[in-house]
Amino acid sequence: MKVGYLGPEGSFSYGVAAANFRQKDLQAFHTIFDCLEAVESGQLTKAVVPIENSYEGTVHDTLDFLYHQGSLYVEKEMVMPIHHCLAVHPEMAAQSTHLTGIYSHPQALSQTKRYLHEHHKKIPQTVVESTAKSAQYVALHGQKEAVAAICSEQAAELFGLSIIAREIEDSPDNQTRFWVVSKKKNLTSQKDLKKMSVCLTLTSDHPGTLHQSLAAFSWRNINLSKIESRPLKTQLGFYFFLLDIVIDCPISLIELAFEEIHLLNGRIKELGAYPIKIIK
Ligand SMILES: O=C(O)C(=O)C[C@]1(C(=O)O)C=C[C@@H](O)C=C1
Repeated sequence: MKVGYLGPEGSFSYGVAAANFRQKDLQAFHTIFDCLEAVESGQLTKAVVPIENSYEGTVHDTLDFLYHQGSLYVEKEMVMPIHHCLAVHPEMAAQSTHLTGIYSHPQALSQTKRYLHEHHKKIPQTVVESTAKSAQYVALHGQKEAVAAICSEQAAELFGLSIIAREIEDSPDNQTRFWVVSKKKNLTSQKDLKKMSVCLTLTSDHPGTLHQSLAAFSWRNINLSKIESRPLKTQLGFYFFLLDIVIDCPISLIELAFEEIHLLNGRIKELGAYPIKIIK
């Protein structure tokens, strides 16, 4: 088995992958897209990818791939607390009040926006592929340039950096949902499945179309825990909707709602039904 994740080692995605799979099965990729494409092409059995952060919302690279390119299924969700630190090269630790640049993944820069505004307002920020990549960059270049990385404490340790600030995330309850995706539909028994995610596309646009589709869930007493629109990437004003459905009824009832939506000319793309694991 081969399981892909957004690398290098020390990324949050790596932390989740390592908590679920054997070290020898893990393979690092440069981007979420590369990771998902490798599952799609059969080069990987599975991938562990972030899907949503509690503070910054949906990870669009993941959702867009699964809707537009993928024929992949979600087989498991994992929720992990995300704590960021600010780390520098050990030889720069004494000069850390004179930083010339801060590197990180866009999600991490966004999750620490307020902290950066208050403490490092004028320091230029540079986006890199992952938080661990920023730690790797600082380890390689941080001796000459007074640059810092926003990454996990584990990544800082792994790359031999000195931590100059801990838990710098703006929200104390910062958490990210990760999905394990594969080409196979989940075979887990229904009693373990907690949620189902689907993408809804409306093929006609008249007053009440979305309302009628959502009514297919509400009159069956099926609870939705999330609805979000994303551009269809065709023209301005055209969207698909991500729906997260709580599985507290037989799946056959949810499938009846899908049938009703089809009769209303709505299209449902199933992303999968999955159990949820909370990582402490
Ligand atoms: O950069 C990493 O370490 C990742 O695993 C990516 C990622 C993300 O895309 O959301 C994962 C968790 C955190 O929310 C920040 C970054």
